[in-house]
Amino acid sequence: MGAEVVIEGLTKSFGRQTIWRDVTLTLPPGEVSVMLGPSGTGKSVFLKSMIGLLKPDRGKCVINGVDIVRCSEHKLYETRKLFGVLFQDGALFGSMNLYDNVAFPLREHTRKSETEIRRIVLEKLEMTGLAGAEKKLPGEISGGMRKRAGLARALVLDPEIILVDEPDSGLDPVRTTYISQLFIDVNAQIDATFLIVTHNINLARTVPDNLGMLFRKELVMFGPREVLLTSEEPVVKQFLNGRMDGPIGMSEEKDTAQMAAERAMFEAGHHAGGVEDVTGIPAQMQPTPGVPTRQGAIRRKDRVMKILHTLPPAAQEGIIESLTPEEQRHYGVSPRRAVPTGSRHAAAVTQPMPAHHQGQLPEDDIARLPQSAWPGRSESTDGSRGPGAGEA
Ligand SMILES: Nc1ncnc2c1ncn2[C@@H]1O[C@H](COP(=O)(O)OP(=O)(O)OP(=O)(O)O)[C@@H](O)[C@H]1O
Repeated sequence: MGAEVVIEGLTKSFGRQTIWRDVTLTLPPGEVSVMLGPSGTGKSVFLKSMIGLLKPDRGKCVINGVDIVRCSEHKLYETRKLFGVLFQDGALFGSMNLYDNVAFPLREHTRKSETEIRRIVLEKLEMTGLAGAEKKLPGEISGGMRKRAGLARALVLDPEIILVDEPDSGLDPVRTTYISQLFIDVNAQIDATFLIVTHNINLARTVPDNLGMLFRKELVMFGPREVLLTSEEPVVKQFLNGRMDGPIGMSEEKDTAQMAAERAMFEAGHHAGGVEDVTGIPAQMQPTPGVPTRQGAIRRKDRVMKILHTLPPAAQEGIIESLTPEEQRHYGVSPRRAVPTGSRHAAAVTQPMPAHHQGQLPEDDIARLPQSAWPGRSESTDGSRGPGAGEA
């Protein structure tokens, strides 16, 4: 099973420029999470901070009991071995063929024989759909193949956590869907924890178990996908619909006057971009037939059902509707009805749970936009308060 990553109060600045502050979230083991955010909000800086390539100013990032913000160089080196990273362009060595590129980490970091290396490299190339391409140079293959080769290389040291930086950059929508399918299939095969940063709305809507968003130097939300996909938060709605109408502007943030002027323009009929209002929760991508069932998805069901009563009503409804009738019976829930107070699950969540375990966070740690109440933050149907974002 992949490693859990517990991030608490993480803050990163370059000189006087704060990139983001007080980011708190948990990546549940073996689940796929996506971090969204407008350009320049520090998504890549976030990934680099997670593997210790950049040093945050404050906060913790704990993996298998090691806080990589504060640990020794030796521990950091050891903990980094848990990560596989897929950079935007695959970061392949241009003068090496795919075989040698994928073999590189094994030759650098292990004492495996060339026979053993060959077995692993061919297995990972096969896994990523590149069997037969081992002699090609990176310059001779398409962008999609380069990304798959980058993923094959990220897999050779059996990572527990896979970080992916903008997998859709430079790819057409069809190739983006293929690489998304590959992430789901690889996740099903090795049960690693995935964090993908992207702007791609399709990927965000259909791939992850959990979705988060960075904006205005804060983590706006992080939680089960259903929370963001049903959110009324203007910045989240605007981003998921790719529209001009909303708080995100050309560079990053609009001021009130600009927002009001634009609102008037859109009300007068000016096209705000985007195709139509995309709302609701589309089905999540599943492993290709023949690939094992995702263990992370099975664990997620139990985890999310335990925090269900803390989520906003629309997210609760979406989660319940995604269950099969058998699962609904198992969890004692039915559609168009929130978690019954006093039910097995309502009871389960009132049990003391270790902080950050199962993605559970104290309500004060729930990430939200400053000065903005959560939509539906009023009493939820079971009488409990708060939507439980910040929890994954
Ligand atoms: N090493 C660095 N030194 C100083 N500033 C940096 C450094 N790395 C990144 N930044 C700044 O941090 C900010 C966030 O950059 P980052 O690349 O993480 O954004 P992003 O959300 O990944 O953007 P995009 O979606 O366009 O890739 C930018 O203003 C960038 O200039």
